[in-house]
Amino acid sequence: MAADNERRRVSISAFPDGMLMATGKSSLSDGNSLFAISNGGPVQPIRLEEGLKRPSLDGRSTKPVVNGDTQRLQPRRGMERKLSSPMSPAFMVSAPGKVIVYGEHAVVHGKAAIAGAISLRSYLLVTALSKSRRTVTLRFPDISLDHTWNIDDLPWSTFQHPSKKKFYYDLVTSLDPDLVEAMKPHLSDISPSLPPETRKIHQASASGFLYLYLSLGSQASPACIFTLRSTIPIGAGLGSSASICVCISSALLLQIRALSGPHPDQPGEEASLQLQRINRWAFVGEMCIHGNPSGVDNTVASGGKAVVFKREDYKKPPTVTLLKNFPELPLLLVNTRQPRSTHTEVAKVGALKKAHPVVTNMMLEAIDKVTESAHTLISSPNFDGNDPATLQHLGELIVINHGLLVSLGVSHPKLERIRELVDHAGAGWAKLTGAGGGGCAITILKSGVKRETLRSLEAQLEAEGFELYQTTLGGDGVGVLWPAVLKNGSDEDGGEEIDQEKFLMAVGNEGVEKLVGVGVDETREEWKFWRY
Ligand SMILES: Nc1ncnc2c1ncn2[C@@H]1O[C@H](COP(=O)(O)OP(=O)(O)O)[C@@H](O)[C@H]1O
Ligand SMILES: C[C@@](O)(CCOP(=O)(O)O)CC(=O)O
Repeated sequence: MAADNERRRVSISAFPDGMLMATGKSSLSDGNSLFAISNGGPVQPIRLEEGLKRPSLDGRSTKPVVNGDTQRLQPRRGMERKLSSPMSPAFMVSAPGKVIVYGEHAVVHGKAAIAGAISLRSYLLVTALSKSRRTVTLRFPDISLDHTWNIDDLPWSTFQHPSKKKFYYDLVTSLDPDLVEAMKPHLSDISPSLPPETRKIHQASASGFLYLYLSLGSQASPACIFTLRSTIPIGAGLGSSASICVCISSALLLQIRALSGPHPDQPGEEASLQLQRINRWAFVGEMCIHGNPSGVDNTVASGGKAVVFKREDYKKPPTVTLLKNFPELPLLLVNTRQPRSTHTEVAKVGALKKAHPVVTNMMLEAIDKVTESAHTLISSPNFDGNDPATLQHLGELIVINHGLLVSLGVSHPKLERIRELVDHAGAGWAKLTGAGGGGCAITILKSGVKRETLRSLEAQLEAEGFELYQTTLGGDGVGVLWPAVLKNGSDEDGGEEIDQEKFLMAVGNEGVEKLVGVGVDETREEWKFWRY
C-alpha cells in the first residue's frame, strides 16, 4: 500500500444518533423486497407480494407491474436483462477500516466485541469497457496485482447451476467447496512469476472478488476494470480486507441494480436493508480472504459508526447494537509495521482452544466480561466520557483485555514494546487491536496527560520505527460517488472526472483522499452514504 511516513495523530469524534442494525428490524426484510430496473444508477425498492416467487434478476429481463403501492417484477422468458449499459459512467465506492476497542478473537467464538469505523478508507473505481471487450480486470496497485480474466472463460455454469445459484438477497454463511474448486484454475495463473507469499496475497484478494463476481453477476456482465486503492495499512488489524470486500460487494450489487440509494432522504430502515445486503456479501468475500471471520469487520465497514457486535450462531445473522453514546476517546493508534495474517492469528486461537478447551474458554469468557463491562458503562444514563474516573475504568478494561490476548498467544514483542513505552510515559492504557501478532495497538490517553509527555512518547515511537495514524472514530460506512465526478468548485457541466489514470497516479494517502474527496481530511458532498 501507499504508506505515508508522515506523522498521523488521532482524534475521536462523537457519534450521530442511530438505531439497531440487527437483521429483521426493517419493515422491508431481504425476504420480501425486490428492485426495479432503471437505466442508470441505483434504483428504488419494490415490495414483493407475499407468496410470489422471486424472479431471477440475473440474466433475464424483468418487467415491473404496478399494483397500488405494491409492484411485482415478472421475468420475460427468453429475454436478456440488460445489466448495465456497457459504457455506463465510471463510479466509485468507498468503505472504512475499523478498530476493535474490546473483544477481538473472542468475537470469533460467539462473544461480544465493541468496534468503530475509522476515517482511513478503501476506494474502488469501476470503469466499464466498450461492448466489444469481454474481459474483467483487477487493478490493485497497493499489492501490485494486475490481472485480467476473459469473462466467457469463467466457470459460470457451475456458479449458475440451479443447485448452486445464490441470489443477491440470499444469506450465505459458508463457502461452497464445489464453487471454491471451480474458481481454482482461474486463481492459479495469477502473478505466476512472483514469490509464493506475494501470490498468496494476490490470490486471496482475487478470490474474494471472483466468488462475489460469479455469484452476483452473469456471463452477460459488462466488461470492466476494477481499480482499488486504500489508505488502510494492509494486514495491520484495521480491517483492510473487510473494507475492500465491502467495496467489492457494493460495487457488484450496484452493477446488477440490487441496491436502492443511497440518497439523502432515504428512510433509515431502508438504508439498513441496503447495508445488510452489502454486508452479507462482504462477509462472503471475507470468508474467501481469511477463512473464519466473525463478521465484525465487514459490519463496521458497511454501516460505519460504533457498535457492539455478537454472532452466536454462524447460520444466523449477528446481533448488532449501535453505540450512540460512544465517547470521544482521546486515542493513539500505532502500527508496529510487523506484518501478520488474520487467518494465522485466528487459527492460533482455534488451535489453543482445541488443545486447552477449558482454560481457553475461560479467557474468551473473561474477554466477554470486559466488553460487557465497557458496554454497561457506556450505556449508563450518567455516562460522561470526559470524566477521569470513567476514562480510568475504560482504560483498565483495555489493559485487562490486552493481558487476556497475550495469554491467547496473539501479541508480539513489538506490541509489548509499545505498551512498555506508553506505560513508562504514564500516558495511558494500551492494547493490541485486531488479530494481533503484529499490526496495530490502540492507547486510550489519560485525561490531563501533558502535551510534552505526549510529544516525547510520539517521538520515541517514531524513532523506534513505529507509525502513528490520525483518524476519527465512528464515521460513515460505505459510500458511493456515482458518477465518479467531483464539481471541484465549478458548476460547469460534467465537473472533474476521477479517471483511472488520475486515481493510479495520486501520490500517497493524501493524494488519494484529495482526488476522491472522502477520507481523513475530506468529506465532499458529492459522496452519498447509506445512513441508518
Ligand atoms: N488495498 C488492498 N488491495 C488489495 N488487497 C488488499 C488490500 N487491503 C487488504 N487486502 C487483502 O486483505 C488481506 C489482509 O487481510 P487481513 O490479514 O485480514 O488483514 P487486515 O487486518 O488488514 O484486515 C491482504 O493479504 C489482501 O489479500
Ligand atoms: C481477530 C478478529 O476478531 C479481528 C481481526 O481483525 P483484523 O483482520 O486484524 O483487522 C477476527 C474476526 O473478528 O474476524
